[in-house]
Amino acid sequence: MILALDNIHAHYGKSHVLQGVSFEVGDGELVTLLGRNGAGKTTTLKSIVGVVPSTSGSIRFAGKPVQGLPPHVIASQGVCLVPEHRGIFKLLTVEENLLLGQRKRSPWQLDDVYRIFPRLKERRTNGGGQLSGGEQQMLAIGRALMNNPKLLMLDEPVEGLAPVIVEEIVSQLKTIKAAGVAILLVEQNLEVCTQLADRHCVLEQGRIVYTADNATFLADEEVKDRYLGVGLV
Ligand SMILES: Nc1ncnc2c1ncn2[C@@H]1O[C@H](COP(=O)(O)OP(=O)(O)OP(=O)(O)O)[C@@H](O)[C@H]1O
Repeated sequence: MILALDNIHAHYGKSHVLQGVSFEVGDGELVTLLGRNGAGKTTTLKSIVGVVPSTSGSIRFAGKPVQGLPPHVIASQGVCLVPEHRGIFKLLTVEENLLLGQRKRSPWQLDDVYRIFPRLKERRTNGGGQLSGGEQQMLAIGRALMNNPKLLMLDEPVEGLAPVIVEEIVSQLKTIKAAGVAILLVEQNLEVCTQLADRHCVLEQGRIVYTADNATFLADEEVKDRYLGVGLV
C-alpha cells in the first residue's frame, strides 16, 4: 500500500470541506478521485501533500504517518502533486524547468523524460511561457517525474486540451504507470479515467461514497448518473 487515508477531515475557515475521507492507493496502482464540482477532490490532494492541513484522521505514505509534516518533507518521501495550474516557470526554458525537479538518485533523468515526452525534447530551449497548454502539462508531469515520485498525483491534467493531445497524455501516463509509479488522478473526463484506472473512488460532499474497480464502474450506469451527472459516451 503506497497511500492510505483514514477518516480525513479538513476545513477552510468555518467550512467543513472534507468530512471523513478514507481510501487507499496500492503500489503501482492508478486510482481516480471522481466527483462533482466542489466535492473536495482538489482539497483531498492538497491535504495529502500537507498544503491544506487535515484537522483529524490519518494519512500514511508507504506505511509511515505523514499527516502534520511540512509539505517539503512529505514531497521528499516521494509524493508529487501536479496542480491544476501546472506551476511552470514561464521565463525559464523547458530544460531549466525540468532540471529544477532533478534528483541525483532518481531513475528519471532528462533523457528518460525526453523519451516519454519527445515534444519536450524538441522544445527544450523554448521558454515555458511559449508552450501550448498540452506541452505545459507534459512539462509539469516531466518535472514531477524528475523528483522520483512513488506516487504521482494529477489534478485535471487534460482539462481544456485538444483530443489529439489528450490521447498523447493518456499514452504517456500508461508508460509512467507501467514503470511502476502509482498514480492518483483527479479528472472530469471519464473516458480518460476509464482508459487508465484500476479503480475509482467517488467523492460527494467531502466523503467517499463509492469505490469500484474499473470493470464494475464501467458497467454501473447508475453511479455515473447519481454522483457524476454524466453518462459515458
Ligand atoms: N481556498 C479556499 N477557501 C475557501 N473555500 C474553498 C477554498 N478552496 C476550495 N474551497 C471550497 O471547498 C469546497 C471543495 O473544493 P475543491 O476545490 O476541493 O473541490 P473539487 O472537488 O476539486 O471541485 P472542482 O472540480 O470545482 O475543483 C468547495 O465548496 C470550494 O468552494
